[in-house]
Amino acid sequence: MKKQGGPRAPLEPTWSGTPLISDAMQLVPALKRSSTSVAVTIPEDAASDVQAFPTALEPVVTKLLERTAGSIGSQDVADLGVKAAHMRGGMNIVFKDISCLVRNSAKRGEKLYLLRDVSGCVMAGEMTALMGPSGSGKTTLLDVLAGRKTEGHLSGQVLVANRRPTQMFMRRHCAYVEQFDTLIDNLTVQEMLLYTAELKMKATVPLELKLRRVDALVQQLALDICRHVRIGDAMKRGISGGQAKRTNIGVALISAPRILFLDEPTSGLDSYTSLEVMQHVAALTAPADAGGGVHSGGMTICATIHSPTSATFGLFGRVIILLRGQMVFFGENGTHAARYFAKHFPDLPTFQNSASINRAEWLVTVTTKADRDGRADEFASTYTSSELCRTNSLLLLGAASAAAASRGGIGRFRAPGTAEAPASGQEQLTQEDASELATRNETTTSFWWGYKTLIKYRLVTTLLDTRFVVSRTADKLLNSLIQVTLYWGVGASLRADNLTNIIALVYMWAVFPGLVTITYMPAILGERRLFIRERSDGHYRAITYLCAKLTMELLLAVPFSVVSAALVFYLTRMSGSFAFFWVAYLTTIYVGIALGFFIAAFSPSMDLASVIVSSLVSCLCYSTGNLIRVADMPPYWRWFPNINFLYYAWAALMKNEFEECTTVFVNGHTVLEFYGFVGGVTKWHYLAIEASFFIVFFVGCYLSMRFIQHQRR
Ligand SMILES: Nc1ncnc2c1ncn2[C@@H]1O[C@H](COP(=O)(O)OP(=O)(O)OP(=O)(O)O)[C@@H](O)[C@H]1O
Repeated sequence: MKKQGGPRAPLEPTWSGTPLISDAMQLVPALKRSSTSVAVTIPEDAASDVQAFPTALEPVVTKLLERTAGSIGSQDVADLGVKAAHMRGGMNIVFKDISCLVRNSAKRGEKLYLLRDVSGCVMAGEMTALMGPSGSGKTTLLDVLAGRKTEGHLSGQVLVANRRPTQMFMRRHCAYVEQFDTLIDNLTVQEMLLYTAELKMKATVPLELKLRRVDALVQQLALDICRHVRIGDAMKRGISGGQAKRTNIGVALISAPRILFLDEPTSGLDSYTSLEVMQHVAALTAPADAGGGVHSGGMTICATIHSPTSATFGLFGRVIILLRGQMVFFGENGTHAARYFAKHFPDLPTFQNSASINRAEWLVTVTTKADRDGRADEFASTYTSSELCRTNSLLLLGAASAAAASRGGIGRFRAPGTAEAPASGQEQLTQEDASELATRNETTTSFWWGYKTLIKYRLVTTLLDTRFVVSRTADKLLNSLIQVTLYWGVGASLRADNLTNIIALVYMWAVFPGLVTITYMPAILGERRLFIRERSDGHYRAITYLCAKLTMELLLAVPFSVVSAALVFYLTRMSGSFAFFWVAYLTTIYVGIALGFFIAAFSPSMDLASVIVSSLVSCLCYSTGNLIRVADMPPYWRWFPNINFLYYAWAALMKNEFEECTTVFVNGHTVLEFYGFVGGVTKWHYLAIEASFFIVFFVGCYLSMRFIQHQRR
């Protein structure tokens, strides 16, 4: 894009006929429109901001730049960028005959339908409520629509803008606010939002724009009071539950998704805050402007909700009611539902608008009672044979063909033969919509950007976390202290009767990093829910996360391993090279970290991971070749040291210690001969083989994180 400068220049009125330009005009308040001319200024310093525009706006700005000899101020560019986030249209979701069959965990050998032949739609520019008694299948349906259902056999169709979206589209362009918060406890609210903005918005969007987006969300979600407070966790209190819920919603909204799914967004919030939050969410369904013709419809929102207040319930455009996984009502909010139930079930108490019960509560009460009375099937079959269901099936046809939302169509759409026919010439998918729906890219940003962001936001806060630092360093320092005090100066004498003491010290130095492998597992297991959520939200790839986590551990290991190695090497008066003594120790720590991560990544729980790691490590320690020489092992064990990284660590350190030692040890052998370390294999060879285990465990860990589905939902 060319830089342009100079004085303001009028534009001819003809420009306003160009949709792109008119779009920009509606977005940038600073652009002055008049019936005859427009004055736009573009200072030279704004050109870089212009380049960073979201793709959708690039043509607008290019056109503006081409057509104006003036300038747009940096502030205006920022405004345009922030508002652009709201500009993307929502997309209709149509789901047909959705069934979900799972193994019944309550009865062995039986199967259970969590959803049965559920059909409906969620319209763009509208907020749809998923209601029903607890256990009726609301979350299951939400998961199916969001492409996050991992268990059971699914049948039926879910179309977004009349296409089958890729899983990557659902990750990148849809957001899901889960019932339970998954935030990073040692970040502040502002850092959490900014971190998400960095991962979800394009890397080319300047930090200033991202900050403005965070600011806007902080204001809208009333998070100003806690923006610099750490999120905290159950053990270290931070923000309140309601603030955490709002932060979670902010995280979902930061990148202005096309579709927003919310699972019980108001649980844990007081009625005032619930309404405030839901009003903000509902505002996202509004069209970006009131004019017609431009693709800028509101967001598509679907939320499960239990017992909303009257005001909160009034924000929903449509309501879906489920009973035992079957649809018993799908229609517009308002008086429709009450009329429907009164017409088909005259025995039900009629709804009386009163202070004691609102419409939402009444709906929940009658359907829950029907469920308890075993009338779920009756309600479902009544709905299936009702006029409403027939009308709805026409609505689905129309909603499917109305590919992406247009502001004109949203909320106004009616099925043919009902109140209002769909507009002729349904909106075609734009190129941007089509390519988004077909995207195969898991994330918006590159590996390097994701890696850099993870390090930037999580390294410093992690290093400032005393609990983390103590858990990573105390064991190493304590081990060094024990070795120093127990083996003080032992290496000074290479007499035959002292050699076993030195060998024991070398052995413990070699295997200790293996013994503490378990301490690294919580870094993966403790964050599993966060990792699954962030990966499902398209924040980063598994490899990015793994590399960032390893980097943090590896960086922390360096200074403490130097201190530990120096204390032990010099105070116990070891022989050989100090540099090698330290490097071999650090390498073993690194391999141990990778092993800990690997076991954690494939284990379903911490309990199982602990059992695996402790059994494996004891096996490794026994077969290192010191407690029993390799030559003395039974043949069926003798192969094991070959795949034991601790054997190579010990071998390398033994070579370092005894290479120069010619003292006769047992049966006329030198120490190295006695343990079988002869021939042309140098200490560096042993070290290189040991280091290669890092790659094996790294790859195993990556594959586990990438492919093992631990979350069952
Ligand atoms: N494998 C399974 N075996 C037996 N029952 C199951 C299985 N998986 C899920 N369920 C049941 O399916 C039902 C649907 O669960 P879901 O979480 O979708 O309900 P919900 O309407 O969202 O409930 P809530 O409002 O309490 O969150 C629940 O009753 C749940 O216990």
